[in-house]
Amino acid sequence: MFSRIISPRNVKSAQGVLRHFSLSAQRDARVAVLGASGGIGQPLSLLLKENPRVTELALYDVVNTPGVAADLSHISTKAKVTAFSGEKELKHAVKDAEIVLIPAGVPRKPGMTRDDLFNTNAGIVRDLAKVCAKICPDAMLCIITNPVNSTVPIASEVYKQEGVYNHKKIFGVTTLDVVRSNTFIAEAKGLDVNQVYCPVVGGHSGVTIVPLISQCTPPVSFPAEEREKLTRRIQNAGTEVVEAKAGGGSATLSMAYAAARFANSLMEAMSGESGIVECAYVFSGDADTKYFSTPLLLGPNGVAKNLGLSQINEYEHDLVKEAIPELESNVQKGEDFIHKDD
Ligand SMILES: NC(=O)C1=CN([C@@H]2O[C@H](COP(=O)(O)OP(=O)(O)OC[C@H]3O[C@@H](n4cnc5c(N)ncnc54)[C@H](O)[C@@H]3O)[C@@H](O)[C@H]2O)C=CC1
Ligand SMILES: O=C([O-])CC(=O)C(=O)O
Repeated sequence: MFSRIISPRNVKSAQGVLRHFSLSAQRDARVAVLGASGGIGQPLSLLLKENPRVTELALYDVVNTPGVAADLSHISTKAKVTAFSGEKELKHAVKDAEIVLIPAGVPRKPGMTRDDLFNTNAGIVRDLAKVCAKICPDAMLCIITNPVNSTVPIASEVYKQEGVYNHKKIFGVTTLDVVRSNTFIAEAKGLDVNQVYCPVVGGHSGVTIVPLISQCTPPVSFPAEEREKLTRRIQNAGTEVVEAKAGGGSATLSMAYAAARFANSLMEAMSGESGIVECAYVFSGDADTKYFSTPLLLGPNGVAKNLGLSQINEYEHDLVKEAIPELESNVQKGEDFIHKDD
């Protein structure tokens, strides 16, 4: 994994999200959002409703979807919005979905880690994944719900149990880490943020978030102390928002933006556009980093090629080393949750 190459030519999609309305290779897409009434779900659904590639937008939650859907349905864009509430309607929500985005579950409050959400969110993701595996096994499954490091292995084990597992189509959405890195680097260097792309690898919590500043486009460098400060800020950016919201939840608007961008990149790749690259947390197959976020070349069937880490410097190598034990334990915890009754 450490030696695979990512070419800067492949970072096309990573630069600026709302480029996404260039419709060179238009293909209609049916998208479902599970957890659509929440802090992320609502603005994410708004951004999807605005995306001309989306023809059908199914909103599912345990509460409030009729109101959210009625509201969105008055917007004069193409997507047909439908509402589904409660467990019994879930199968109807995901029927025919090609992309399923999951922001269902509880967010952090100050003082909590993402892993503290496991007890509530693991079961939510397991149950949603079970229905998706049965009803829309070929859809791209994009998991936003924390702890992402564990919820992606949970969904993967469910798909294995149902006999429909395809690791190329199950993603932990880590786009927000890239969005933040691009923003913070652009601010620090006085660059146009639309021209900045910094891949972020590893996982999606604390030390498992590893920005690869040495691979930034355009190239940037920082004195060691500044680089360390910037890296730790990127790793703790979620907590920065949790603390600023002071009990009101975690990042919602920036997350909606990030997920809308990731979904748009998937839609572009599904349309046959080439050179679409996004970082996401996926099954990597490596022994020490079984699930790992890396730049991925996306294609019509999900991950076309895992581009790996490419050349990383010694500082980044140490960060990856620091990430691995926590990732391993997060992955194990997720897998154990599904197999506890085996
Ligand atoms: N991957 C990432 O980068 C990020 C992940 N998150 C995570 O996203 C999740 C959602 O965050 P928010 O939207 O702020 O929370 P929220 O509490 O505002 O919304 C969650 C929504 O999920 C719904 N829900 C709960 N159980 C459900 C079920 N079984 N089926 C369907 N819907 C269900 C709730 O009714 C609610 O509408 C959290 O776990 C949070 O930690 C948040 C920010 C970034
Ligand atoms: O920090 C949180 O709990 C939400 C999240 O994942 C993020 O903002 O990156």
